[in-house]
Amino acid sequence: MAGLAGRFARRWFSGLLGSPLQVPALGLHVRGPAMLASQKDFNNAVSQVKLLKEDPGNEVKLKLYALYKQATEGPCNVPKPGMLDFINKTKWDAWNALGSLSKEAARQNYVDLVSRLSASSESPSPEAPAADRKQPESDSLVVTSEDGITTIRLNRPAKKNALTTQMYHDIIAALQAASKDESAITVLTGSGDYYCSGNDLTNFTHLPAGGLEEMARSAAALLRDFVNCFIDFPKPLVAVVNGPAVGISVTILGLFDVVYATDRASFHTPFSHLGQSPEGCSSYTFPKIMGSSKAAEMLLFGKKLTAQEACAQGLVTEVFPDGTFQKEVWARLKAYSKLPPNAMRISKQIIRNREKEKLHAVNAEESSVLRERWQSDECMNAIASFLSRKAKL
Ligand SMILES: CCCC/C=C/CC(=O)SCCNC(=O)CCNC(=O)[C@H](O)C(C)(C)COP(=O)(O)OP(=O)(O)OC[C@H]1O[C@@H](n2cnc3c(N)ncnc32)[C@H](O)[C@@H]1OP(=O)(O)O
Repeated sequence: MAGLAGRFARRWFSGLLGSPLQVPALGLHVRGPAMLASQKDFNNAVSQVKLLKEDPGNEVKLKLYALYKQATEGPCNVPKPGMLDFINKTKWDAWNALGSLSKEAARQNYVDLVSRLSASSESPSPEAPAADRKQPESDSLVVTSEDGITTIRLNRPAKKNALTTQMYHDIIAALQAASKDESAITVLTGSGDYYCSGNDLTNFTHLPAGGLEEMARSAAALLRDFVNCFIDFPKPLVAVVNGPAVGISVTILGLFDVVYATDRASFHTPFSHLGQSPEGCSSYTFPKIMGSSKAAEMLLFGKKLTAQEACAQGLVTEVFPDGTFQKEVWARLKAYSKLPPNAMRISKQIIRNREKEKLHAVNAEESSVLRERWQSDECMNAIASFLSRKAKL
């Protein structure tokens, strides 16, 4: 019986990776924001699927199938197969579950998923122990593993832990490694008096040969990859907010499982002041967490929250007195890290998985909007003001 079921499943899922995913060019009409994946990106991803070195598993193949159908045909509008037609019914269910997701967002999600699969099938070891971990390229990020906890520490205290382009890349690499190492919990924290002052505004001054447009394009692609890693992170992810937090370091908190803050912390998203717009999926997570009007006060008007206010609004899990913050938080995390890791992973999956497609679509849209914002006069003027020391938050 097991053999029969195995053969059945193999045939079933090889069908999923069969004809529909191998159609090379579909001549689709491309609409929507310039940032979303192009038809060419999509076609490349379709070809890339065939080159994957590892079988991604049935669940992922089903997701690829559903996204492919949504991207090429739009929302499911074919009759539901009969109860006994197991194969087609499961495929139909997966496609139908994508609801009214636009063709463009589905295409983007497909491209993102294939890119993550390709990256993970190229990574050398599925269980890289801490000692073998590739260390970050610069000292601005320190990654350690101890007592079942992998800690990613922003380490640029003289610049209030502002995030350089290299740091985004290093954090992506650190999260990818942490998702496969032996630790049970992963923590993001900062060195010095700040947690993080957000994007390093001097990132915008390193103009590549393609000028402002190219800078905005590559920053938007980096932002999307960076936020995707938080959306997909499979283990409990904890922010230990050791001081004030600004910009993207605040917005991604909605993608963490637990946020502990010192009572010295504050939470500031001054996007309008900077001629920018929300990222980190905050346009979706913040209204969900705190209600739309509180979210609007933060994201539109840049209202800065104290740690207590952020806790009252659900963005922060618990606030600790600064004097005992480190001791209390780490004692608690060490105790949590002894809990069965698989149970924690699975519970996180149940809590988060049904939101993932939505979060990826939100991330793609926010990145696309920011790509335009970064080329606007409002944004350029705000950055010039900061750099000429005329403006500070
Ligand atoms: C590719 C993905 C892109 C994702 C986009 C994300 C959007 C955001 O994150 S928006 C938020 C951007 N952040 C800011 O606007 C903060 C700017 N910084 C400040 O307003 C102030 O520095 C501060 C309020 C954070 C701290 O003020 P304080 O008086 O205590 O300290 P300073 O003397 O100003 O700072 C010390 C040192 O650090 C430099 N610095 C701090 N933050 C940043 C930053 N975000 N970018 C670049 N540099 C920063 C500051 O210039 C000082 O440097 P010097 O000592 O060399 O003068």
